[in-house]
Amino acid sequence: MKSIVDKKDIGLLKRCLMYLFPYKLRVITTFFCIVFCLILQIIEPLILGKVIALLFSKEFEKLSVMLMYLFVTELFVTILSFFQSYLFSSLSENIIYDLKRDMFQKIIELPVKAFDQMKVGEFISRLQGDTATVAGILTNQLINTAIDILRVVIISIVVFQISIPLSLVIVLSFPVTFLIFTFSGKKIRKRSEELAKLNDSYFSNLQQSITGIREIKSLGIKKIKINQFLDLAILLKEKNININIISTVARSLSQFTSFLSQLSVMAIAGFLIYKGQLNIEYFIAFTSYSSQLTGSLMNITQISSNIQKALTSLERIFNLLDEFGYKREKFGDIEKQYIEGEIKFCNISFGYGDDLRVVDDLSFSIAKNNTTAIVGSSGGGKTTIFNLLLHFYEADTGAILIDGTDIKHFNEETLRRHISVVHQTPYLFNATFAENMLIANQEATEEDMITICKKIKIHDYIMSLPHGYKTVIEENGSNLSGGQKQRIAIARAMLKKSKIILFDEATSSLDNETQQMVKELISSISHDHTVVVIAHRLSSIIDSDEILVIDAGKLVGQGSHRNLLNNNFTYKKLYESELECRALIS
Ligand SMILES: Nc1ncnc2c1ncn2[C@@H]1O[C@H](COP(=O)(O)OP(=O)(O)OP(=O)(O)O)[C@@H](O)[C@H]1O
Repeated sequence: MKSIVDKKDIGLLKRCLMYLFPYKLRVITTFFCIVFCLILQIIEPLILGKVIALLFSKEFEKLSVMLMYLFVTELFVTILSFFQSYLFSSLSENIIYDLKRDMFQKIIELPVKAFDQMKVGEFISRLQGDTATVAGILTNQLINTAIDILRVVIISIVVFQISIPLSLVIVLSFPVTFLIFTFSGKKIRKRSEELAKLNDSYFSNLQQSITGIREIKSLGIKKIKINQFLDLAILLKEKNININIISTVARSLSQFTSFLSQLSVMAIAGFLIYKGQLNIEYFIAFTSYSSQLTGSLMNITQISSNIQKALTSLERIFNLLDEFGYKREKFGDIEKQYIEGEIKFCNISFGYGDDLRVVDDLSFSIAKNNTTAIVGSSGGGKTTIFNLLLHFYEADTGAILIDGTDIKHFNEETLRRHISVVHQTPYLFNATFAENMLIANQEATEEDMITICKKIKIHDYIMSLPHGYKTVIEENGSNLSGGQKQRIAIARAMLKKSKIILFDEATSSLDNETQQMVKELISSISHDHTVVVIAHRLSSIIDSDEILVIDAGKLVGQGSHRNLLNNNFTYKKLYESELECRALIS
């Protein structure tokens, strides 16, 4: 066994067996079901041998009794086999469910950084394909192997009682089969790893093609995408065929070995019957046992190649369950029902990777109940400031304080409750308008929702739809305009009733009405909220209480619009370039 699985693999298998633990009663029931079935299958050939012997001796009365026994035995075998299959499938489905539950909980808990580095397809492929493989191996393979071992032991005892030379022929074929499957198992492990990686790319490509379908059509790259998909699908097909060929060759070779041993059994049995050392009754029983025995031996040896496949999947599942080695998002235990909303960045430096500093020794304060705008050239680090404030990433140095407390020390719920964010391209769930808006605050009422929707002028539109607030929004709001999506996202943020509200202004220009609405909304809530706006159009934030000018991750200016326009070179340049753009457009 050492050559098939190493220490690490045994660790994986042990961990995997833990998933059977909650179902121990079902496992034990299945086990007894199989053992009982096994005993009957061992008795059956003896009855069959008797039936044939009675046929030849023409003892019809005894024959009918034996036939009755045979019927009852087979009936029980059928019933027990049914329960066995049912228990296997229910065990398998339960384990798949448990694995998916644990994996999804881990995916949700993964730090945002993990999603920057991993493809969506990798998650889907692990969640779908690998769980099914593992569950299949755990139930069908492991339990069946245990049973096969038991069958081999019992039948070996019985067949050695019938004839030692015949039994030796059967048993001698075992090492040959074992070698065949050990060799093929190693090859299959390597191919399975490659197949798993291909599956990741396949799911990822599929997901990107479907979610990016509008881009694909408008860019006129349908053919490129179809070719990419087909290339991957062909690689997948070939890899699967390749694995199946290895399995089939191994299976055929072992079947041939088994045939050779059966042939030898026939030859030796003929000789023994001729010599009067074996009677026909036992010969018939022996043939049946020997096929059961070789079948079981084959299954046992084959487990090695199946385990190799499962090990690949197990490794991928447990890597995910171990969070791919990413450090868990760290939160403290301070809980606050109410916050004032004062924000302070103290000497914050941060880079997404090791090499580039995106934010460099940044320090600023944002007063409570104020509107602060963050402006700067594209790629300067504005969104990163939001990401850090939301604690999606941890700063390399410095501290971010809310009401004087480092955000690291708040518990996750407190931090999420008191900060709401409206993203540049808000994500809407495939659920109703009402569900999308109320999802973040279960305590908000429908009246609250309607009041806010009226305020941000989306109520009339929603009411014009056939199912009103119960109308389902298509995946990521594909049936809504940019402005409508923005309004729903704003309503969702407002309903959360957070003290701090962050707006990442949409870069794509929204319709004038939406822009005006956002502006009015911000000014109406700013007296009792801390509002921070990332502005891509300076015209929308000239009335802000405070403007922070960010350039290449550094704070290069802070003050009111007038003050900055007169004293800050970067801001002045930004403002002038916007005026030039507007002049060009008009
Ligand atoms: N998840 C990420 N992983 C690696 N680098 C990132 C990531 N997000 C942003 N960056 C890089 O960090 C820098 C700052 O990006 P950020 O999105 O904060 O800029 P921004 O000022 O908001 O830009 P824009 O105005 O265009 O939205 C950019 O160089 C960007 O390429």
